[in-house]
Amino acid sequence: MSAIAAPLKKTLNVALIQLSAGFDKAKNLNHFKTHILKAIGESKNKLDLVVLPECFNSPYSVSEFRNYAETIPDGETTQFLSAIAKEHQIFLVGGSIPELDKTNDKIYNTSVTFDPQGKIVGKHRKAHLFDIDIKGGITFKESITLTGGDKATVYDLDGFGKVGLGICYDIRFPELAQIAARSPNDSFAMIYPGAFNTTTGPLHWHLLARARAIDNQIYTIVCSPARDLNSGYHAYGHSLVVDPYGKIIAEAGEGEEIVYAQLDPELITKVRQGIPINYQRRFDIYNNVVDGATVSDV
Ligand SMILES: NC(=O)CC(=O)C(=O)O
Repeated sequence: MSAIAAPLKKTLNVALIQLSAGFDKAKNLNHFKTHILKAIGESKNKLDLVVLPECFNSPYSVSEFRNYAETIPDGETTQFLSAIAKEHQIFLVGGSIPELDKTNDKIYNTSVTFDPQGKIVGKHRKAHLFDIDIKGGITFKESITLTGGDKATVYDLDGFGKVGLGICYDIRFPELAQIAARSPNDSFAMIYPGAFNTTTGPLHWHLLARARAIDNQIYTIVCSPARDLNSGYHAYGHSLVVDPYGKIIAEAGEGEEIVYAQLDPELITKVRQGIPINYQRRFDIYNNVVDGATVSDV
C-alpha cells in the first residue's frame, strides 16, 4: 500500500452562519455581516473559513430569483463579501446568490468563495436543479427560472488544501463529491450551502452529509438558512460539520445560530489507514458506470 497523502495540510477552524433571509437585500447583507464579525470575535480559535447558507441575500423563491439576481464579480453582493474576506483575512464561502449572466440572460444559483485577500478562488453554479413534487409534502421547481451549471467545482484554499463545492440538491448526486475527493483533486472536504426543508430535511439531510463523508473519507460541511415559519420556504436548519468517519462534530438547531468546528489534518489519514477503501476500489468492475455498466450473467 502506498503512503496516504494528507489532503488537509493544517488544522482549519470554520464557522457556519445559519441565519434566515427576507425580502430586504440590504438588511440581509448587514445581518450576515454582523454575524460574521460576531463569529470572528467569539471564536476561541482564529477563524480560517466562514461559510454562509444557500440564497443568503434573497428569499428562496422561484418567482424572486430574477428580481434579486446580480452579475458576478461586479455585483453588489460579490463586492460586499470580497471586502469582508479581505478586511478580516478569512476564506469566505459566500453561500449562494441568484446570478445573472448577461451573456445569455440566464439566472443561476451560484456560490462564490473568496480568499483572505478578497480574491475569488472558486465559483460554482448549482448543477442539479431542485425540481421535486412530493405528494402531501413539498413541490418546488427551480428550473422554472434557473439554469443548471455544467461543471463540478474544486478549488484550493491556499495553505490548507483543496475543497469541492456543491449547492444543496447537488449533495444527492455523489459523483460531485467523488470527483473532488479522488486523485488528482484530493480535496479534504465538500462544502454544501443548502436549504433543505421540513419535508426532505428530516428524511435525508444528516444521512446525505454523513454519506458523502463516509463514501469519500473527507469532511462535509453543510450550511443551511435558519427556519423562518413566516417565509414561503421553511428551511430545515441543522447546519452540520461531519468528520471523515461520518461523525457529526458540530450541529446547529433550527433557529439563527453560529456553529464552530475544527478540522483535524491527521484524521483523514487515520480513517483511510484504518478503512482503506481508497486502495480497494474495483474500477475494473464499475468504470462503465456512466455509460451503463455490464453486469454478469448467471
Ligand atoms: N433545496 C434543494 O436544493 C434541495 C432539497 O431541499 C432536497 O434535496 O431535499
